[in-house]
Amino acid sequence: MNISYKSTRSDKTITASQAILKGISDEGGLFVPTAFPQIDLENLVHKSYKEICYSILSKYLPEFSENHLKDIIGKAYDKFSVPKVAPVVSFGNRHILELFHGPTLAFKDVALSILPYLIQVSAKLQNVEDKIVILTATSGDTGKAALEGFANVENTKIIVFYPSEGVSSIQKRQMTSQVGNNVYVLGIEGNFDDAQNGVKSIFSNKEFKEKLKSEKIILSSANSINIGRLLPQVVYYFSSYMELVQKGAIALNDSVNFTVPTGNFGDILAGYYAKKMGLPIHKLLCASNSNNVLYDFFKTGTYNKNREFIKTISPSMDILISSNFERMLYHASNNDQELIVNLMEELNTKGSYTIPEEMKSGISELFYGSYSDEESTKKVIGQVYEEYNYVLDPHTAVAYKVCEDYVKNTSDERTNIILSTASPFKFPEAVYESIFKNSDLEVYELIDKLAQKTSLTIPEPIKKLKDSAILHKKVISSDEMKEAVGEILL
Ligand SMILES: Cc1ncc(COP(=O)(O)O)c(C=O)c1O
Ligand SMILES: N[C@@H](CCOP(=O)(O)O)C(=O)O
Repeated sequence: MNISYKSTRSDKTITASQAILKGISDEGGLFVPTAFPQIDLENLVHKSYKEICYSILSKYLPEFSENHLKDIIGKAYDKFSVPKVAPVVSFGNRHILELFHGPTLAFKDVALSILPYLIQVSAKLQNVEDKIVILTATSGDTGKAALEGFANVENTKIIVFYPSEGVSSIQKRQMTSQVGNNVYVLGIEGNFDDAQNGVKSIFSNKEFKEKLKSEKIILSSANSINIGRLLPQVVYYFSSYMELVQKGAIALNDSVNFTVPTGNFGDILAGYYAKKMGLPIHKLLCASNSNNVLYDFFKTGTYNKNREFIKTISPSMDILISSNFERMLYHASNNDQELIVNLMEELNTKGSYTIPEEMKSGISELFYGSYSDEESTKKVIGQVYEEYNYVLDPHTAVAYKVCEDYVKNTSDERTNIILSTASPFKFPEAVYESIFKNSDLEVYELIDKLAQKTSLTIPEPIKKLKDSAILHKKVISSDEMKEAVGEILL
């Protein structure tokens, strides 16, 4: 099966390398694979993370040679602090898939350690010699992971936009202290949705892109709107399942549930792709924080972003426009691109849309949506520490709470795997307060105290932050994003 890619909003098919380089289609749609390769589960049971990664990516990236791909995968995952890359930690009857052992301590590293190589090889395959500029919107984690991945990568520049008052103090420090001769980090006065809208509108500005092209510059994306960002995330659904098979916690072909702390809907969409490739997933539990637009959608079939944007202790999930939802709707509607164009137009103009009833019932068979408010999230962090001596970050705690509620409220006794998407050390204030109550210590003293009291080791990237110089101080209005890109590039 030779997989190609098409936009959710048009007919034209393109290759994997073209889709990865473009990031987003000209008419604003997102690229999706035209088919889902089937995976022989038995073949994966005893494979390492890197081997599983190769088995999956090679099917989606037919133009990449075996040597290229194996080399890229090797280099990407050698940067992780644990050989398993994404280990599963089990306590009680819960299984936590730890995705935060990469260089910037969030699950984004799994894909962003590999994306720069995918983009470079794609450029070679397409004979592109232009400078590649990566535009990134972030609510805290993608930005740093992308900066780390693209810093000093030849023939690229990376520009990151983050909500200047909408990320944790550690996330901000991670980004604003980034070193590299090709990196630009700009705070914006606004929230993540403003940053993401700004980036998308730059991508769809034909005139601006032509001007850049005349200067031999092309734009691409490090967000999960880029299919090259999404595909490596499919791998850990398979690897975690196989780890549980190896440990004897489940038998091969048993069905399981995954709970995914969700914002832009990229991570959970990767789970949907894993299901389509044959991984026996019964339910994907979509866990939101108080920005519970997706919970409301799963309940009613109406997606409505017209509501207050709430700043929470899980800031990376403070998102009201979940970009990847478009991909899920496309697949769930049997590839009905006209419907998608109409729904996205309604989202743009009215801020809401409603899907047809039969589509809603299809989606509800696989997805279960729920949310955790601030109080419940803090309580769960405290309880899990007390009961299991395990420290959850606030995003993972949202998922944990949703999974607990699901188990309580249904008769489903299947094994549950909870995706743990960030290290608690990225959110020390919220985590410390949830477990040990208030402290007026400054953040690095708080980190020391959190480590002492929980006997956790402070991760190296956090230790280094304290003495890092702040190199990027500029904050702009979200209306000035295109001008800022122009100033940097032209
Ligand atoms: C720590 C963390 N958890 C969860 C999410 C939500 O993931 P997604 O945007 O793929 O839904 C994010 C941001 O993407 C994140 O940074
Ligand atoms: N939570 C993300 C938001 C962007 O999501 P992405 O997966 O589309 O890059 C972040 O931390 O920036």
